[in-house]
Amino acid sequence: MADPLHVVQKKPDPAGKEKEDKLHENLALVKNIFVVMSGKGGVGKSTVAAALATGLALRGNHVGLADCDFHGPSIPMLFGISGEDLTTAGDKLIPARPAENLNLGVISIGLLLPDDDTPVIWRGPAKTSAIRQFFEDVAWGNLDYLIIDLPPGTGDEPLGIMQLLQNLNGAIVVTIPQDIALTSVRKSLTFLQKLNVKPVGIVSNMDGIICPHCDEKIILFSEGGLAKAAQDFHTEILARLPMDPEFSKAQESGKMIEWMTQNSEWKNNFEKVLDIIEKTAAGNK
Ligand SMILES: Nc1ncnc2c1ncn2[C@@H]1O[C@H](COP(=O)(O)OP(=O)(O)OP(=O)(O)O)[C@@H](O)[C@H]1O
Repeated sequence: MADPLHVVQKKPDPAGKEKEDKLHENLALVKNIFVVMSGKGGVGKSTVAAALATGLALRGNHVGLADCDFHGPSIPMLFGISGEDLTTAGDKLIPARPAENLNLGVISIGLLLPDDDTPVIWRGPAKTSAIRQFFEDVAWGNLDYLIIDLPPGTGDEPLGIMQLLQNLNGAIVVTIPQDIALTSVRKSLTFLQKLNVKPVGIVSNMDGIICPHCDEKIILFSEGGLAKAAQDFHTEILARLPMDPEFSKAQESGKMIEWMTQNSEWKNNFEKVLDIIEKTAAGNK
């Protein structure tokens, strides 16, 4: 049977070498690159990518966050930023800074659209070229971490982005703990295996909800196979993060940074993801 990822094995096009060099030159001072992916949409991938970038920056790292999710660029809303926060230096775009005292720079397709109602209707090649510009024409500079919020799924778009980037340190797979989402988790892990990218682990988001009256955890979805999927692919469940209506409110009002500085079960459980990312980065040195 034909390998659906056969494109991965294609020989490099010598004519494209110059372009590749320009891209890798621009990312030369980026020490670690991690991608955040999900098999299904709406499970909290952008939430986890934004929390990861913020948490690492709050730990004193220089961090870049590239929101490559064309169809749901929600990152600007989480930080309360808009296109007006972008500046340029020469022919390079400077990432938006959601907080002056934090070394965090953000680029999103949502910052480049004229308004929130405008959908991205570009076809594949236009999207690929826009994504290339995210890495080639943005002044990322000296970064400890570049976090990439991939489009959902395992199709052409995430594949194209991962092929552009060399030396990825690893990927985090975000899911909800529901058997219906399990197939897509296994697909994501197979996708990473084929691309030779290390699965740092699985983050189970919306994993129960804490009752505001009695503090009991209410299980929302039936889950059986997530632990087995982690075991089969030699990875682990990094964190189980509850659904929290307060978090949802914080995101809608652009308060991601404030959220990550306060105590909550979500944020406290997320610390382990930050620990493992820092450990993986240190191990890659
Ligand atoms: N743990 C949580 N508690 C409460 N709300 C959450 C939680 N995680 C995510 N959300 C909310 O769920 C919605 C979807 O989250 P998010 O945009 O991060 O998902 P996504 O997987 O990136 O979606 P897409 O496929 O559209 O890119 C958002 O409105 C977000 O605020």
